[in-house]
Amino acid sequence: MKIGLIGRGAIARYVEEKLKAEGHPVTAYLLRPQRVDEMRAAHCTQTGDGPAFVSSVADLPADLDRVVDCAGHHALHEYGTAILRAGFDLTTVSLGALADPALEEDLRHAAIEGGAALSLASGAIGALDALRSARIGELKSVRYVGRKPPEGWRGSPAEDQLDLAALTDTPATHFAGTARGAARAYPKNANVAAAVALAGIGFDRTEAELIADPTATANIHEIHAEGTFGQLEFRISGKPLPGNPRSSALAAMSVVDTILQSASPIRF
Ligand SMILES: NC(=O)C1=CN([C@@H]2O[C@H](COP(=O)(O)OP(=O)(O)OC[C@H]3O[C@@H](n4cnc5c(N)ncnc54)[C@H](OP(=O)(O)O)[C@@H]3O)[C@@H](O)[C@H]2O)C=CC1
Ligand SMILES: O=C([O-])CC(=O)C(=O)O
Repeated sequence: MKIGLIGRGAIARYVEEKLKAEGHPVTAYLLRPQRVDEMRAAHCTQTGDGPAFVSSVADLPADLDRVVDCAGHHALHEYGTAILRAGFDLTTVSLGALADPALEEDLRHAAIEGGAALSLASGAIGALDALRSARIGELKSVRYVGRKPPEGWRGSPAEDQLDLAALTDTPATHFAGTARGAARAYPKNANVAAAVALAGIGFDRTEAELIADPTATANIHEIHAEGTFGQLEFRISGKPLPGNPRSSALAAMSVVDTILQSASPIRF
């Protein structure tokens, strides 16, 4: 496979390394213009046979098998529709961006127009397969609870409500509402709420609660669901990714798995 990556942050670097080990080196990077020159200077060989570093979808090499977004909501907004319309399959971990109904609609149309597909990595949570199956019957309620150490909420609206540094022993809820509200207000922290919503009963019926917990030593995600299938309780205690305490390692692993599954003759 020839893979194009958007962004080169903590998740992207993990994905790049694992794909290389699996024999699928990243052959193109879509980056902000100011990053392109830095990367070309650092990585391009004299013979010019290194990866392509570009800042527009039009400049991506035509022979890519898949483009992978590990750069967040803004990047999916900026490049997603053009990538799909150009006929590239796209994998994203920025699921919360789909809480914007206009973007979801645009991506759907672009994929149809380009004969391409947008695949959603499961990210830092699990049990989405069970939720997807359960909604075929009737899902009555789905509740998501996200709990991270205070450091994991830096740069989010939690900082407007709480003095994160002063939290020492008592957990504090800084968001309670719908998954749509969480995903839109916390673009770097509540993609998991979006994943639960997309797999289950949608952004407006899925309840979400976000908690800064000084007693937590990991990123903890819970799902509580009920339906005609029965009852589901899921809890994961995920280690953060080196390089970004906000993002769980499993999120990066799920991106690699989604890419490898897309090329596998026997698939989940
Ligand atoms: N589904 C899930 O469970 C999870 C999803 N996520 C999502 O993944 C995103 C990335 O996470 P992570 O790697 O940890 O974050 P980082 O902050 O480490 O990296 C983000 C990268 O994206 C790049 N970037 C941002 N906007 C653009 C743009 N418009 N064009 C090109 N590059 C861009 C940044 O580049 P620059 O340095 O130039 O700013 C940076 O390289 C998060 O923002 C979040 O939305 C994260 C964790 C879990
Ligand atoms: O990585 C995590 O634990 C969850 C996260 O940031 C997100 O949902 O955006």
